[in-house]
Amino acid sequence: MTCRDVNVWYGDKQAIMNVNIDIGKNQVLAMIGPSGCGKSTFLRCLNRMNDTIPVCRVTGNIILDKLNIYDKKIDVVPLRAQVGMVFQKPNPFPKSIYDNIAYGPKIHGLVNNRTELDEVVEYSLTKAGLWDEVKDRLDQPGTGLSGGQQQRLCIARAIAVRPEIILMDEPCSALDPIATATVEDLIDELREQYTIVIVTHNMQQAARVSQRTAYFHLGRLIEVGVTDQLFTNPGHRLTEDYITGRFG
Ligand SMILES: Nc1ncnc2c1ncn2[C@@H]1O[C@H](COP(=O)(O)OP(=O)(O)OP(=O)(O)O)[C@@H](O)[C@H]1O
Repeated sequence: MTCRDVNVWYGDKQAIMNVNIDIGKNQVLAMIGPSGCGKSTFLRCLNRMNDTIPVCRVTGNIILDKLNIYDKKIDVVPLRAQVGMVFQKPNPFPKSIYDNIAYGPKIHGLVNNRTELDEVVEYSLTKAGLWDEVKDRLDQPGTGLSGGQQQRLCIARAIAVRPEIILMDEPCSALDPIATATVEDLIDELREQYTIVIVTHNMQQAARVSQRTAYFHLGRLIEVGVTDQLFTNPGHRLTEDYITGRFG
């Protein structure tokens, strides 16, 4: 995915200024920066989630598979399957565990019969590291799972519609340390097959899960680079101040 000259406004207030970034396949890109710097706003540009906010206006080009996702011809429904999203707070549908996963493949027409649907459900839950924990209670409500299990259910739900990219907006902030570690391990495994962009407040988490890190400050992308390098030898004073705790 290639982002060029991306600007975002909420009404007349500009929240993202001229961001250019390339997001490589099969890697985890972490986006860090002080509160209000625009991380979530930028993340939401990547699958046009900002379209749902009436005052929000996005300009620039975001190219995925040679197409600008902001082109008038683009249908956002399949786009949001191709570029899936996992939110801060786990948000399973008020449906069974099975139906949480089955819903997407059904509405996107990805399966032809019940056997195929069963296969997608098992595949997605297995990929999300949840199958063994839920296989005997697929008919029970998704909302009855623990917070960490619910978040993995939401990741499985994203996987079920065959995404290329999975966006995660502080996916562990509502989880305890053990559930967080499970989700972090999962992110590392998912990278083999998917591209992941994660917004996190937690610099240790960025260092643990990502190969590249982007530092945002007041709506600008200050620098993006190899995670180890950015944390040990940042290229910009603003990044250094933030990661050493002098700012933010
Ligand atoms: N729906 C909205 N309407 C108006 N302004 C908004 C809206 N969402 C975000 N903003 C503003 O855009 C700027 C960037 O916010 P954003 O939530 O993207 O930052 P962030 O880096 O993700 O912050 P945090 O780490 O606190 O979640 C902030 O000034 C915020 O107040």
